[in-house]
Amino acid sequence: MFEAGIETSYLTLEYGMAELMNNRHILKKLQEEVRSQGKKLDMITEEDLGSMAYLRATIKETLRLHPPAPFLLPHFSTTDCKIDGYLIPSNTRVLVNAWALGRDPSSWERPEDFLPERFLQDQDGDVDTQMRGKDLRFLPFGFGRRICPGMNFGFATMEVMLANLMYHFDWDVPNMVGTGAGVDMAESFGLTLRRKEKLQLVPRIP
Ligand code: HEM
Repeated sequence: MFEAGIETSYLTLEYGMAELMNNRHILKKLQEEVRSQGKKLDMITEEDLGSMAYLRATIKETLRLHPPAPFLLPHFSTTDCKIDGYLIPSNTRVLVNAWALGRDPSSWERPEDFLPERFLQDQDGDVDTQMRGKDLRFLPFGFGRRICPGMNFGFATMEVMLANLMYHFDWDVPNMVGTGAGVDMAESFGLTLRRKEKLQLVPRIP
C-alpha cells in the first residue's frame, strides 16, 4: 500500500518537473496560473486547486508520457476471449502496456511532445471521467474493478505538491543556472517506470 501510494506519486512528480525543465514555456504558463490564483497565500492547499485547469492538464500529460506503472498490475483472463483476432485463452496472465497506449501515434497527435493543452477541454469532476478507465488510450490508473483505489487521493496530492513547487520557487539545472538548459529524459523500465538518473534541480526564491 505504501509502495503503491508513495512511489507512484513521487515518480510522476519527478517526471513532471523534468518535462517542465525541458519545456520552459509550459513551466512559465503553469507558474502564471498558480501564482495568479494563489495570491497572498502562504501555501496552496486543496481548496485552492479548483480553478487550476492547466495544473491538472500538466499532471495528466505527465501521466500520459510517463505512467509510473507502465504495465499496470498483472491481470488474468477469466474466460476465453478474442482481441484483434488473437485468442486469449482463459486463465492467461495479461499485461496492459499503458506506456505504449499513451504514445500511440494512431491515438495522439504529436505523441512524443509534452503538450498539456491536449487535456484542457476535459474539465469535469474531481479526477475526470477520462482517467477512470473510460478512455482506453489513457490508463495511468488502470481500469475496471481493480482500478487504482488511491486515484483521487494520489491525483490531489500531486496537484498540491506541484502547485506549491511552482508557487514558491523558480527552478534551474545545477551548474546551468540562468541558461535555460534541460535535463536528460532516459528511462529505466521495470514494474515501475523511473528516470535513469535522479533529477537534481536548484530552487530559487523569485
Ligand atoms: C500517481 C499516483 C498513482 C498511480 C499512477 C497509480 C496507478 C495504479 C495502477 C496502474 C494500478 C493497477 C490497476 C490495474 O491493474 O488495473 C494501481 C493499483 C493500486 N493502487 Fe495505485 N496509483 C497511484 C496512487 C496510489 C495511491 C496514493 C494509493 C493509496 C493511497 C494507491 C493504492 C493502490 C492499490 C492498493 C492498488 C491495488 C488495487 C487492486 O489490486 O485492487 N495508489 N495503482
